[in-house]
Amino acid sequence: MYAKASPFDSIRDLIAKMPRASEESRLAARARQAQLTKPRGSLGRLEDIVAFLAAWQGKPEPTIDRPLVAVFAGNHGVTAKGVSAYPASVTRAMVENFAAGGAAINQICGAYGIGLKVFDLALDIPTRDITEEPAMEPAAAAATFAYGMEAIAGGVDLLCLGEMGIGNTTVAAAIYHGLYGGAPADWVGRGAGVDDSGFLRKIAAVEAAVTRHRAHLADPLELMRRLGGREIAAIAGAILAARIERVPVILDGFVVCAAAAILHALDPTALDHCLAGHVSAEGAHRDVLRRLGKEPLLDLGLRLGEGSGAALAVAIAQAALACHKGMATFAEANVADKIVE
Ligand SMILES: Cc1cc2ncn([C@H]3O[C@H](COP(=O)(O)O)[C@@H](O)[C@H]3O)c2cc1C
Ligand SMILES: O=C(O)c1cccnc1
Repeated sequence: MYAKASPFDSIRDLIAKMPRASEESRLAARARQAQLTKPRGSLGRLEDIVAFLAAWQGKPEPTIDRPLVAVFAGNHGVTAKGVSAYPASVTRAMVENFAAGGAAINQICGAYGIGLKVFDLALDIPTRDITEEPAMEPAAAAATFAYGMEAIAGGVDLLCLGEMGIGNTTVAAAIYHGLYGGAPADWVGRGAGVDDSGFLRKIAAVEAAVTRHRAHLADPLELMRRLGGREIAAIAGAILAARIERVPVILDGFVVCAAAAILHALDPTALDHCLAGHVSAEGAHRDVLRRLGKEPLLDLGLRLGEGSGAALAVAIAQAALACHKGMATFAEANVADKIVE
């Protein structure tokens, strides 16, 4: 099918070789849960989270010693179509704000002891306007994907993905429309708060982009390089790198899930090592999560991005793990276990 060598071949090779979860570690975590001083299953999804972490880290006693939020920032040519309430210059300004510690994500990471790394992706050179041209050349898209794989360099045991890029809710909507069909308006929300006329321009841009590239959207990686942005490609790379190194991932909102959706379209098992941190208030996110087979941990009305919803979910995972590690067993506490007839 892909007779000619393509810059995406190595990505496809990695996907074909993705490791699976350790069922042994999952079962060991479940066995301990059954002995802890609580009614069976009473910690609900907290128990599922620990079993998930155990399975993917491949250890019955998983850790969250080095959680990280990786924020990828990119600029988008489609902003020329008036699709955002804010100018593209805000992307760089926010990257500087992240460095100075002034953004929402800095405070959430600080509150929970999560590391934060920001990767800016050639902000002075926006990707091309997707309504007119492919966003990126194939080789550049593959290189950006590979760069995203650096997110886990240096040791991370729980990876949260975030993004910053004025215009990127338009790009994400185009990706969803390209992948899932429907009407352009089904995928478009207000993003950072665009007004009514901007909202109509956004729908028109999503429609124009998918119409222009329609003949080339069957391959998800080709779709990514035509309709995507650099932060989308890099986030997809980071998710795949985490899979290869067996690092569990927490996805963020509408934009991060567009990168996840590319991998999911390539292989429906590619997100098995990912949790959905939250459901964003950006309208279509709930439908996207359903398509990805993910139940969000939080529903807080967030519509920010930056990895904020993913980072908030780390607190839940930390508490889940504290219960798993710190609780006494029935035997230790001399509490009578369930009576089995
Ligand atoms: C000050 C500010 C901080 C942000 N932090 C995240 N976003 C979010 O809003 C942008 C997407 O919305 P749109 O597609 O409507 O431009 C992205 O940068 C996203 O991360 C922000 C947006 C702004 C304005
Ligand atoms: O959910 C998101 O990712 C989101 C929503 C609005 C603006 N930027 C990002």
